[in-house]
Amino acid sequence: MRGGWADRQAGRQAGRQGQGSICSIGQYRQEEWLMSNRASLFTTVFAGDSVNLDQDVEEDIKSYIKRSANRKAAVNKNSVVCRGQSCKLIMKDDRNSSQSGPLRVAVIGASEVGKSALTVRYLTKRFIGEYRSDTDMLYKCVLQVDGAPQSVEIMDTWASCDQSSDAHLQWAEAFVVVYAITDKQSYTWAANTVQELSERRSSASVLMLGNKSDLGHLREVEEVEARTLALTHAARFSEVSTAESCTTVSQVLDNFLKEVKSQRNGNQSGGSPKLRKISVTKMLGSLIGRNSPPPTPMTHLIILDKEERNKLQAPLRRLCRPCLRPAHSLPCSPHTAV
Ligand SMILES: Nc1nc2c(ncn2[C@@H]2O[C@H](COP(=O)(O)OP(=O)(O)OP(=O)(O)O)[C@@H](O)[C@H]2O)c(=O)[nH]1
Repeated sequence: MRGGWADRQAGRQAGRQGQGSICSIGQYRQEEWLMSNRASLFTTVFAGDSVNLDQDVEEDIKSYIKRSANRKAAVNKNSVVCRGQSCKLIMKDDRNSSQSGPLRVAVIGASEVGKSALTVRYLTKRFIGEYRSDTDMLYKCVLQVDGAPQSVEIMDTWASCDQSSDAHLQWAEAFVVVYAITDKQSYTWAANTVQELSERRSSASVLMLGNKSDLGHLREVEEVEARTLALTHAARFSEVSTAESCTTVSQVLDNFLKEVKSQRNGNQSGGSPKLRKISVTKMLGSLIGRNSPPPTPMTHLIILDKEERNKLQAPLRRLCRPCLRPAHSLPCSPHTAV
């Protein structure tokens, strides 16, 4: 198994000292990314066509920010020109204005733990055994969350994609950290990642999922150990079998999205940040589905056009509209892939 996220972070950080975390931005269009420098956090939104950021441009932006004695002025001016390309700067405090956008959830975990199976199970209610897995997949959809339609983006990440994990960390506001109960190493990976998230993204919502619970006879990770670890880091926890139970997967993820949404709303209305201590009773109640709403069906899939998809690091998985199976792994002829 490859090293954990934390290891990869350390490697990358050593490799680009002083560059901040902006290096992935060029691959995205009209997307918001956090750019960290010593003084502050900025959200950089690129207007118009995509900007291929290289290190020089990154330095241009940094020095522009540095030169701006009055950062408010920079915000009011609302733009900065970097090598002829126009970028829009928004101060950290203005980030709430972008919080009406989609809920962004990254599904992360070691290889072969069932991230793709889980994501597709949740979105389509189907279990599909084998997936092409050589890239991240981004699903954009509208789901019923807490009784109302909510735009949601779910990134099914590719465990081996070393280049993108820092980007995932910045991109998502919520994380589903998956391990397989039959694979101790995948649990170690997940445990390190949950710890790292609690340090680097303490306001993010985290759900730790032990998948493949149908393989109890091959169990290598005790439920109580994982549950305790999750509690320590104020993460939600559940064991599921993506293969066997669609209902459990739906309930757990529905409840999680509901919490993510209410946390966002709480933050927007000036509420207190996420509580680090949670009620075990409440958590258990939500996990066993008491008072939880029935699973909510996917209502709509938004497909990016080819050009936009090429600009995303994570292309949308193509789904066959009539049966909602991923078209690349199951060509549903005569259905037409959308
Ligand atoms: N028994 C069992 N097998 C599962 C379950 N979920 C997924 N699998 C199987 O586990 C294997 C890996 O599933 P994937 O969804 O491709 O795993 P992944 O984490 O996306 O893998 P990468 O793309 O390599 O990161 C596949 O053979 C799935 O059929 C489950 O709940 N139970």
